[in-house]
Amino acid sequence: MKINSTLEKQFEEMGDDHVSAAEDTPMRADAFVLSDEEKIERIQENIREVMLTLGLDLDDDSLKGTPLRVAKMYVKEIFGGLHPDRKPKSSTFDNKYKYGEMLVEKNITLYSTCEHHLLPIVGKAHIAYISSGNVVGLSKMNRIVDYFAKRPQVQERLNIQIVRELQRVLETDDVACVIDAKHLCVNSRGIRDIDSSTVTAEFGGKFKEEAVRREFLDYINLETNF
Ligand SMILES: Nc1nc2c(ncn2[C@@H]2O[C@H](COP(=O)(O)OP(=O)(O)OP(=O)(O)O)[C@@H](O)[C@H]2O)c(=O)[nH]1
Ligand SMILES: [Zn+2]
Repeated sequence: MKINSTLEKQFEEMGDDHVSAAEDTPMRADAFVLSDEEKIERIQENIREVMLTLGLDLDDDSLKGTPLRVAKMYVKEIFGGLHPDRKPKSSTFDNKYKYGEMLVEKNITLYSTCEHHLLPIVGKAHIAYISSGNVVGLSKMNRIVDYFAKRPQVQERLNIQIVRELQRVLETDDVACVIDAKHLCVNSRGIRDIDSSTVTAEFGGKFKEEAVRREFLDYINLETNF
């Protein structure tokens, strides 16, 4: 395909900068050839096809705008984090005050989408890090969670992507994240278990040590969050 070969060539030229890691979201080589507007146009047609196949009357006042609404929502909102241009710029500051303890930001609201069913994942992320000299603005942690959540996801990968990005920004391995989330594909269809939620965790650097991990888990006191 023409667009494929063009992008593959670009990647070749980028050389080692484009090395994919196990936790990367699986993407096609031509992922960013179409503009957002072109993607919206194409997805709109596809959603229209789905609705027509289901037998819906797209001349109905309430339904006629749905293909465009869904297409815009996919590209600009719930899957907006697929585009690397939207990755938040995470400014760091010097740890001038020499704060040497763990910093925990808990109960970060997380909305994502399950990549198996395209149904919502709703929950909380809890993040901790120990500064190696850099401090990140608190809201940047919420923004990093939100960016990676705005992709089709499995919770395990989302959890790892958040930790890797913070490790990169903070220049330390000492970062941890726990996610507690409900998957609507489990809660509202299939097995329809409304009460179950899923906990995942990624502990980097010092958080692999029992006492450090324990301190973090005590701060977030998981039981109270749902
Ligand atoms: N490990 C993991 N599994 C997930 C996640 N989100 C959804 N799943 C599971 O992915 C699986 C997909 O399995 P399939 O058997 O192909 O799907 P299905 O026939 O719709 O399965 P049921 O949900 O059991 O009806 C399901 O068991 C989901 O619960 C996630 O974040 N992590
Ligand atoms: Zn699912």
